[in-house]
Amino acid sequence: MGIFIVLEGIDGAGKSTQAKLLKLWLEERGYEVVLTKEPTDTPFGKLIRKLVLTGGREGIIDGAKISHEAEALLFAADRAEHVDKLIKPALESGKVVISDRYFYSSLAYQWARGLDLEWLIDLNRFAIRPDLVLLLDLPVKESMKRIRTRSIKTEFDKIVELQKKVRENYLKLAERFPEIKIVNALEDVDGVHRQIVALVEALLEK
Ligand SMILES: Nc1ncnc2c1ncn2[C@@H]1O[C@H](COP(=O)(O)OP(=O)(O)OP(=O)(O)O)[C@@H](O)[C@H]1O
Ligand SMILES: Cc1cn([C@H]2C[C@H](O)[C@@H](COP(=O)(O)O)O2)c(=O)[nH]c1=O
Repeated sequence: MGIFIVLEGIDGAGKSTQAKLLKLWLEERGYEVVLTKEPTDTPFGKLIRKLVLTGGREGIIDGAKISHEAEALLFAADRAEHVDKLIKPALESGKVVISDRYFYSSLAYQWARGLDLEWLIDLNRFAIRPDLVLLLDLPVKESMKRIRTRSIKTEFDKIVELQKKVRENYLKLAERFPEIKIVNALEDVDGVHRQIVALVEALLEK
């Protein structure tokens, strides 16, 4: 069996930057790595971008065209395909899978939207548990500085409020799911990478 690593965190925490660096680091050490993300690029992922993440980041505040329950079900459907078609086969062939977001995103974000956490956990019970979840944690103010240009001004306050709830939720989830390890994402890119490498080395030595 391969190794399954997930990166999580609020928008703009640095997940995709670190996912790419981790992939290179592992490849230099001879591992075969599949880098993937959620929402995926499959038809379900495209549907999510059309119905949920409408109009870019600002769309997920008020612009969702469907209920939050339907939204959670779509993310779960996308994930079911992701697990079945990509994650499981890659792990079975001994590869390292790095996923930029996974079911913890549904727990943190859809819970922040007012859905019941236990319902969300049940809905995602099919999703195989990763070996390691790297939670890139940083204050919302800092993440907003990093991605400020992406959102329109009128939605900015609402986005900040949502992201604050999401950050709190992630930290609560870290107390419940032992595979979640907190990384201080306030450090510069190299500093964050070094923290991640230390956690991955500990996993590889197990
Ligand atoms: N440690 C860091 N310090 C400062 N800037 C950073 C750091 N890491 C990433 N960035 C910059 O912050 C921005 C967001 O980074 P990135 O796209 O990796 O985040 P993300 O968590 O994948 O975002 P999203 O969830 O919104 O897709 C990019 O412009 C990136 O270059
Ligand atoms: C998987 C997943 C994602 N989301 C949210 C989180 C982000 O705001 C967007 C995805 O944007 P990215 O730039 O591609 O990271 O979708 C969510 O609410 N629930 C989920 O399960």
